Amino acid sequence: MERTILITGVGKRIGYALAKYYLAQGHHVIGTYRTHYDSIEQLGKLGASLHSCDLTDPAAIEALIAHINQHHDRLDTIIHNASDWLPDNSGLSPSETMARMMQIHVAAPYQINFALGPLLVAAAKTNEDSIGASNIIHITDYVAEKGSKKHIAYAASKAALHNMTLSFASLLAPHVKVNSIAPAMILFNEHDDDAYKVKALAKAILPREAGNNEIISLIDYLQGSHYVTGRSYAVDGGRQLK
Ligand SMILES: NC(=O)C1=CN([C@@H]2O[C@H](COP(=O)(O)OP(=O)(O)OC[C@H]3O[C@@H](n4cnc5c(N)ncnc54)[C@H](OP(=O)(O)O)[C@@H]3O)[C@@H](O)[C@H]2O)C=CC1
Ligand SMILES: Nc1nc2c(c(=O)[nH]1)N=C([C@H](O)[C@@H](O)CO)CN2
Repeated sequence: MERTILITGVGKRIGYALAKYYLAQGHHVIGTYRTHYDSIEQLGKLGASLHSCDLTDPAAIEALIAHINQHHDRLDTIIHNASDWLPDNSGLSPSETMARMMQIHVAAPYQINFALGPLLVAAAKTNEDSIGASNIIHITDYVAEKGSKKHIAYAASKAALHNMTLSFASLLAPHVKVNSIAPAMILFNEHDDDAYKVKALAKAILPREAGNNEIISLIDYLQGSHYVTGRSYAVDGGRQLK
């Protein structure tokens, strides 16, 4: 059955991989982006509905919501993927750093979940005998549980995002399942040097760069499940056992 899936931050890396995967599966993807890369052109050619939306701008989020409400009568899944891994020493003031992290990782998903919740419920009601409940998936981070010396605001905002998983799961049950995925070390960044890579890999008991498919497979599982809500799924190579 064709699903309509909203994914934030589809311009690169995990968000781009998710968008391409779901388009290839025949689903309808609504994607948001901040920077217009060639990847956005490619996703458009593959049939995605694409919206420029800087998640630090509540008015841009309102416009996105209004457009989706106007043009879609159902929504099966929201994947909150967009994120800014801002270190505490970026040069922004502490209050700007925290405000930015809380806006992108907490306020934006909060605004979107409330506004598009009715579309998720509407989709679930038409599905009751087939794929069942709709889904909200919050992509958090391993550091939501562990903390991070260099990304304190980022880690706190991802912890708050997981807390919203609990609240929205209660609020929207039984029509919408709400879960977190808490990854670590899925993809290195281009600028990561060998020393960084060795140190990062050594944090896990499965010391490897996991890759996009780990996230895609878990999202497939969560969408297909009839009985999982309000939980966090770690995809972290067993870091807690180190
Ligand atoms: N990669 C990893 O190993 C890990 C990833 N994660 C989480 O997984 C998810 C995907 O990770 P990854 O693909 O690496 O993330 P990236 O940082 O590479 O990409 C995130 C996306 O979010 C977008 N974005 C950033 N800021 C904003 C903003 N203000 N408004 C709108 N969009 C914005 C980016 O757009 P733009 O190109 O314009 O910056 C980009 O498309 C994230 O939630 C991340 O925190 C967690 C742990 C490990
Ligand atoms: N939005 C992002 N969040 C995170 C990223 C990233 O590139 N963008 N990267 C990481 C690291 O890969 C980390 O898991 C290992 O160094 C964490 N979060």
